[in-house]
Amino acid sequence: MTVQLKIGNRNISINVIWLRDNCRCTECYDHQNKNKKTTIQQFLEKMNVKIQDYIQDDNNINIKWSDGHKSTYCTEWVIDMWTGKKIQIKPYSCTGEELEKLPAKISYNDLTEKEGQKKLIKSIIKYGIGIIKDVEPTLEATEKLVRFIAQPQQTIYGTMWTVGSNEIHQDPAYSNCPLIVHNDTTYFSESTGLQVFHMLKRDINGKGGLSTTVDGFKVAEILRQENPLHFKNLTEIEIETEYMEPGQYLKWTGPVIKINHNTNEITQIRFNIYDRSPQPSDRMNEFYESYAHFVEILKRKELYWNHSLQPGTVVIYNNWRILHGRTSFTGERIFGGCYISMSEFLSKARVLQLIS
Ligand SMILES: C[N+](C)(C)CCCC[C@H](N)C(=O)O
Ligand SMILES: O=C(O)CCC(=O)C(=O)O
Repeated sequence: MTVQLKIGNRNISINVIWLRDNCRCTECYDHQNKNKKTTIQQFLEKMNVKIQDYIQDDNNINIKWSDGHKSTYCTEWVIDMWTGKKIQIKPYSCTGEELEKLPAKISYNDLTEKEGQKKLIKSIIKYGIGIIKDVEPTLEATEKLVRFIAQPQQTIYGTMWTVGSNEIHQDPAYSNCPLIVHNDTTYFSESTGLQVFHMLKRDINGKGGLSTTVDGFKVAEILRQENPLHFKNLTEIEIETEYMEPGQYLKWTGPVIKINHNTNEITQIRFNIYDRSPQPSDRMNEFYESYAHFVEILKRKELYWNHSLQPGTVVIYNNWRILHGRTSFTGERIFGGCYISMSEFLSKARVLQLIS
């Protein structure tokens, strides 16, 4: 059942139950706490409700329902909600060269102001990376900076962490071996959202230790173009990832490429070649064939931005998108940083009215 609303010279059909479900009168909606008010019974009764009388004037729609309830809606609000009109920043998928050139590079001082925060957050949403320069090379200064965006996320690795000093976890990240580009914490029920890296100490005679980065959205798009079936398989086949160390056993299952099934947009990449568990899926052949294609794309040099993390420059990656790794290295190499949860990061972006 739909009702036709007129707005300018457009006619829009709106689902009647949805309209009643979103009545904003004080009986149906708590304006202070911003949540719907209902009982199970009231909700179920709404499923059968019909429109008895309906008047649309310049700004409002007034409805009398078959159960006697009356609603008044602001027409523009109804249209915006029903058509899903949103403020958004569309991700732009980057080659290696673009990853180097396009992300915002702002100074620590800029970040203390709203405009600077907006510039950084926009860049992270659009390109998956944001860079802050002129930062004191300490963990404390790094934490202060992070708090302009959101609070650091506490995980099994700590809240603010350092890698390369005496803090040890049973993971190759804490060694000096090379790491294939990957996303972190794929074994969490919500993978950590942002990853903050700041090189604190580097032996000037040390060799290697370059940071390698690839835009996972770009890899997925190339895959979609080259073989839509491989892409589809990686959005459907659930694979298990895990992390174990004394006192910890984390596991989660999900596809390598997550898409929004309403819009087909890519929302998250969960690629970590190391942390896959042996748990087989019932579509193992299709999985390997498609995953190998994804891995083969990762051999392409034009997708890489290789850089060396420097004291004074903080790099922030969207861990749901950017794959990061490193080359092997010698000499002391201590970097600090933290994670930020995606929920909190996006909340900040909404508060700053960058997205809705
Ligand atoms: C060192 N640091 C805390 C940044 C990350 C450690 C996580 C390593 C793990 N293999 C993963 O990819 O999730
Ligand atoms: O050593 C590096 O540069 C990166 C290590 C890494 O991949 C990680 O900590 O997740």
